[in-house]
Amino acid sequence: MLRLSQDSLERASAATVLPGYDRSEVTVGTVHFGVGGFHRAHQAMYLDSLMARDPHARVFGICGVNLLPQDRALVEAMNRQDCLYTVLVRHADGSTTPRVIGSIVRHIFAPEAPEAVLSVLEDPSVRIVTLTITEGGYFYAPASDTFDMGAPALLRDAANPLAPSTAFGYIVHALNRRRLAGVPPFTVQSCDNLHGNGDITRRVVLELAERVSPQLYAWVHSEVSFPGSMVDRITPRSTPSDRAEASELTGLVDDAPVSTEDFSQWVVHDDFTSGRPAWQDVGVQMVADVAPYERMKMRLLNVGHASIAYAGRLLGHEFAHEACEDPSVQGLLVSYQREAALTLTPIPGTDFEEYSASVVRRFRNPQMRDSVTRLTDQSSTMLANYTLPVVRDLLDKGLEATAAITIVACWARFMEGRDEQGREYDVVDRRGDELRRRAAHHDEDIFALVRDNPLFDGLRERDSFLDEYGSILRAIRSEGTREVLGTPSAQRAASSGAP
Ligand SMILES: NC(=O)c1ccc[n+]([C@@H]2O[C@H](COP(=O)([O-])OP(=O)(O)OC[C@H]3O[C@@H](n4cnc5c(N)ncnc54)[C@H](O)[C@@H]3O)[C@@H](O)[C@H]2O)c1
Ligand SMILES: O=P(O)(O)OC[C@@H](O)[C@@H](O)[C@H](O)[C@H](O)CO
Repeated sequence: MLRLSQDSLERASAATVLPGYDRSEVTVGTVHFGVGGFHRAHQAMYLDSLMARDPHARVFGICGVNLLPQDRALVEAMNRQDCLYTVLVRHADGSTTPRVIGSIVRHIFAPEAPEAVLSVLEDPSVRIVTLTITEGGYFYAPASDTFDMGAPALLRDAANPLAPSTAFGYIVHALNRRRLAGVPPFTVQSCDNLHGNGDITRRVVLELAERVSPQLYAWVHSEVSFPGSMVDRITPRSTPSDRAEASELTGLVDDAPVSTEDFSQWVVHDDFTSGRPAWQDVGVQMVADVAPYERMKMRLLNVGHASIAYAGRLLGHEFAHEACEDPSVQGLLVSYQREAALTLTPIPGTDFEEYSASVVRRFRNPQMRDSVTRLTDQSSTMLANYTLPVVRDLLDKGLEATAAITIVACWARFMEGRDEQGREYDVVDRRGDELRRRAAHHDEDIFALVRDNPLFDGLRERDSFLDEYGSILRAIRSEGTREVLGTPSAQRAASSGAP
């Protein structure tokens, strides 16, 4: 079978949706850091659609940049295929559409070619730099709203203009080169799931710029825009069976396919001082304030994922849709969504109840085969960024927080590293060793994970949190997760003592 490439595209099966434009006309105008599954299923797909209908969009072709050693294989696979890849769009009716995306035209593995990355970023034709480097990539601590500017990678990058290692090192030194050369800056847009992603990106770039020079700081402060965005499209990790399926459906070997749902949403703050593609023509919502959309999505969907992930893992479910079909787990999800909806800012034309129901439907799509482990990996970052802020907000507002606290208690039990059948699993988390050590003391201290833990700043001193957390976690450990998820909170509170 032929490999997917520019030359073999004409041999793709009739069922394959192909780029609807001449790729030789596409030039680089966007640099994206952290090309993974999501970027390729979301932003690159929107651009692919736009390029097909609007020749002006073809100057915004994407140059992908990956920074981490584990990304080498993907970059090599993409380059073997002229940066083409298949998106397998999973419809709820059970069918799958294979679509080849052509909007990425160059892909660089940065550790081997830092100068190449800097020279693309310096090129005046690059007008937008986008990021999906995961929430952990921002050196950001939400509880204290601060950045770890003492992180060795950032300290190194501040002093190393020729070979940075972080996305922010590249961005700051490239902006400096542009400033010194009299070239206007590019816009920097985060597409990661972080509440206030634009502002967080602006702050970390400014902090690093300040360490490079006061002149750079002043220039970035006055000239560079950092639009925030709410991004949404559930994109599971690719598996060998996706590769086999992509090849079967397209008739071409593809080592880098992406599997995703047919739903997609992108809400973007319209603040691009250096120009942008006409995103609005392909369904992107360009708005003046993304915060209410971000909050809705993170609180109802991402924390919703957390609600099914930890409980699902404890109950032995492998995939998100299986966990979501489990009535007790779905009960937790729905109760949680009702609590969280009360913390949201109204969005004209959006009904949070309908939105919540659509999230449940999306989670239940059996075609997606989204692994529970994708949702539990790096759970301490998710907890800090998404879940604990909801708990704090509910308690601050005097609202019921039982379901939200139940998610936190399920997470604490999950950290013990063993499901309810006694099967052990790996906890993949940058703070995993410390958190597992703490969770190992739950027998003698039900607050072992919370006590003196900065992750729980603003909660670990509050009786309203501790009483409920302690009683739910005790019950999960003694009676079992399913039993607790099926027990009305008032009953449980009455039968438990304070810590
Ligand atoms: N997968 C989804 O359903 C989805 C949906 C919406 C938003 N997102 C956002 O996109 C991010 C990436 O998701 P994905 O599915 O593409 O994951 P992925 O694992 O396929 O890709 C993540 C990319 O980020 C890079 N990365 C990770 N840590 C980094 C760091 N510290 N510095 C620089 N690069 C780093 C990886 O090397 C990889 O290139 C998520 O963390 C989330 O914020 C994902
Ligand atoms: O990617 P994370 O770790 O921020 O969160 C896990 C999932 O909730 C997330 O990837 C969703 O699938 C996505 O946000 C849907 O748009």
